[in-house]
Amino acid sequence: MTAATTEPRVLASGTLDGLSALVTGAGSGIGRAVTQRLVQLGAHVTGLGRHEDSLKETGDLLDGPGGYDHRVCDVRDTEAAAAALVEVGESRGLGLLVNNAGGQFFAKALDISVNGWNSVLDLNLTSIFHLTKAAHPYLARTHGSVVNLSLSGVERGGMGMAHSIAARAGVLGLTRTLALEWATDGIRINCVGPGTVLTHALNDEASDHVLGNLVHKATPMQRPTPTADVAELVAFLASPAGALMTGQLLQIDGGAHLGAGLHMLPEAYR
Ligand SMILES: CCCCCCCCCCC/C=C/C(=O)SCCNC(=O)CCNC(=O)[C@H](O)C(C)(C)COP(=O)(O)OP(=O)(O)OC[C@H]1O[C@@H](n2cnc3c(N)ncnc32)[C@H](O)[C@@H]1OP(=O)(O)O
Ligand SMILES: NC(=O)C1=CN([C@@H]2O[C@H](COP(=O)(O)OP(=O)(O)OC[C@H]3O[C@@H](n4cnc5c(N)ncnc54)[C@H](OP(=O)(O)O)[C@@H]3O)[C@@H](O)[C@H]2O)C=CC1
Repeated sequence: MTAATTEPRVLASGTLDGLSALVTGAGSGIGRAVTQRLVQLGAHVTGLGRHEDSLKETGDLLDGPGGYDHRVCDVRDTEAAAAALVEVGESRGLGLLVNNAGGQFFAKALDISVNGWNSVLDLNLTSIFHLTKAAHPYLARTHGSVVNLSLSGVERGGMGMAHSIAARAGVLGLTRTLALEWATDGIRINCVGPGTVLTHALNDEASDHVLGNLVHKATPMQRPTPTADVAELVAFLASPAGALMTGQLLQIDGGAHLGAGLHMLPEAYR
């Protein structure tokens, strides 16, 4: 197994001083880690999610010079989510939108109903389009950016994830299109594609065998992606160091997209 880096933090304190950010799905996993890192670097984050208790818990865990507040909201309710964003934009401006809320159930394409398809497309594609569009006027004022949480191997496919991969491929197309359309407004937009991240949500879905053995097999660097690594990359993209990066898919996955990522292994679904 390759050596794990224990300290992925490379950005200097104060790097994001004064940045106003909105992070969807801030109450757990990657969204919580991103929120923690942005606040450590000086940003003020508004976290969105459906459950007040987990959003509050994120707030309790924060340490750093930035600020945090939260709004309870389902991003699939596109009007409510846009209204929450506008409230943030009008009150303190907006320099970063992190579209992180997402997920799916794992099922073969033949077992996905119309309603199942629509649920996953609404969550992982449609909500992102509407929220990002609502952010445009505020991001144009700050020359801000958008980071969309995608998936390692999104350009290759994945078993049991026809709905989710289709949605995220759509987000990649949207990302590249908006990178072109909004470049002259000074707005950047990128995708980050993590490999397997051992969050509670994935632990609930996949067996101990899958997570304990197959992640290593599926990943050339033989280890999962820590949430802190994803958070540092998001912060980098939001920082002045990322000022010329737009329309990118950055896969942070130990090379999983080059080999057989976990969601490309048939044995993961047995
Ligand atoms: C099992 C093997 C696992 C191997 C894993 C390898 C993969 C590794 C790579 C992983 C990369 C990605 C990781 C992650 O994303 S981690 C986060 C994981 N957690 C989640 O994704 C949870 C998020 N899910 C949800 O929020 C909801 O499930 C969702 C929004 C997707 C749907 O919510 P909704 O409230 O709309 O759902 P309903 O219950 O109303 O159902 C809507 C329709 O969907 C059908 N459905 C639901 N579950 C299934 C299922 N398991 N199989 C088939 N169909 C399903 C449901 O029946 C409804 O349709 P109908 O009305 O027609 O019945
Ligand atoms: N874990 C992994 O291996 C990988 C994950 N990803 C993607 O990264 C993102 C984060 O994943 P991860 O942290 O693991 O997942 P989690 O399930 O831990 O986090 C998802 C967060 O999104 C929130 N959320 C879900 N649905 C909605 C909704 N409709 N409206 C508002 N908030 C919502 C959840 O909070 P609440 O339930 O309170 O609303 C939760 O806090 C997802 O898009 C995921 O698909 C990509 C690659 C790999």
